[in-house]
Amino acid sequence: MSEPLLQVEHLKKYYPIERKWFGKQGAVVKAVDDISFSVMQGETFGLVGESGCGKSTTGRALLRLIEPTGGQVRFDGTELTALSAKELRMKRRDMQIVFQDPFSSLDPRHTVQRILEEPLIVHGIGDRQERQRMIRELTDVVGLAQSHLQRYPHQFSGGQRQRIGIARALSLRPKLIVADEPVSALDVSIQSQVINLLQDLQEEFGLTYLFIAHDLSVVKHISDRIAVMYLGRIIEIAEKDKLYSAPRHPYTQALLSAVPEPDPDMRRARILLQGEVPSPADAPVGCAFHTRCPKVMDICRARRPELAETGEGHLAACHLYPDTLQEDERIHS
Ligand SMILES: Nc1ncnc2c1ncn2[C@@H]1O[C@H](COP(=O)(O)OP(=O)(O)OP(=O)(O)O)[C@@H](O)[C@H]1O
Repeated sequence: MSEPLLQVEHLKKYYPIERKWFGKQGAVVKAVDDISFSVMQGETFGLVGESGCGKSTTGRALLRLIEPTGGQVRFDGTELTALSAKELRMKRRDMQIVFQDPFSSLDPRHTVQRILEEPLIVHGIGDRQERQRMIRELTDVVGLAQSHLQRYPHQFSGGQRQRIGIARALSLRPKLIVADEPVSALDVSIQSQVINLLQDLQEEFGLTYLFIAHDLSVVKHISDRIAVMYLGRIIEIAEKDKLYSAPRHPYTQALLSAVPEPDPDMRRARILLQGEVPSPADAPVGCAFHTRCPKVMDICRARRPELAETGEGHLAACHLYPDTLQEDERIHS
């Protein structure tokens, strides 16, 4: 784990809001609002936050499955945002996505055989015989039986369907997999099986993961580093152990307090956040979290804190840590 495989800089995705009678012209939903992070080769980078904070949009925009509004994405030495559609198609081999709901992402009219063969055909890989061999190998590595190949998606359980989704993502031997809530739709008993499978595959194929989840307990096991998102922005990034043992941002502290902890000595007092997440179409001025923050200060209502180092490799966007103020702001505060 040394070089970044993926570098995301100032990524933005804004959606225009349709103007109603007296609506503000030019109003936008800031689904992803200027976020930056890197994912190292071989790393699992967790991206966590409540529903609607922009996790899926981030995953899709960086792969250019949707077009970003702004920012740069450098993947394996190539600037993705500068590629033509054709160049992007070629690059897609190296970066795949696994979706939350494998049922809606697998064509119900096709057998597993066809689902797994399609990406190979699209990318002109092997002849028919060679593709058959590759598909047999793929079914083995994800723990499906050869007899499953002639069946249709609806004939499988949720966990098995996710194995098919993972096999499809793996078929092109990608370097990066964006796993967008890959276990959220599964029973808890099945979740750990799928997470273990992803870990085994990472080791076997040297994969790098961007692992998206809405709660911190799911990413705890699998991630090396974790970024926490709130209202379209990253508010904290740290190595997993640091994030769990010494969370900096009051929002991360609240999320962590909701994670069930079997060890009574490690249990945290539950921090209940007041109010709802504001709309990304009308984010509060200053720190977007100030309307719900139990530690809110005057400055939080006026100035937005930048994501800055609060310790080695531990970044937080919070005025509790003075380094997050700009140089000139510090002088006057
Ligand atoms: N096509 C779209 N048009 C307008 N707004 C959108 C569109 N897609 C997403 N949004 C809005 O952008 C915000 C971020 O959505 P996104 O799906 O990325 O969040 P998320 O964190 O992945 O949530 P979830 O876990 O519920 O999928 C939400 O407010 C959502 O309503």
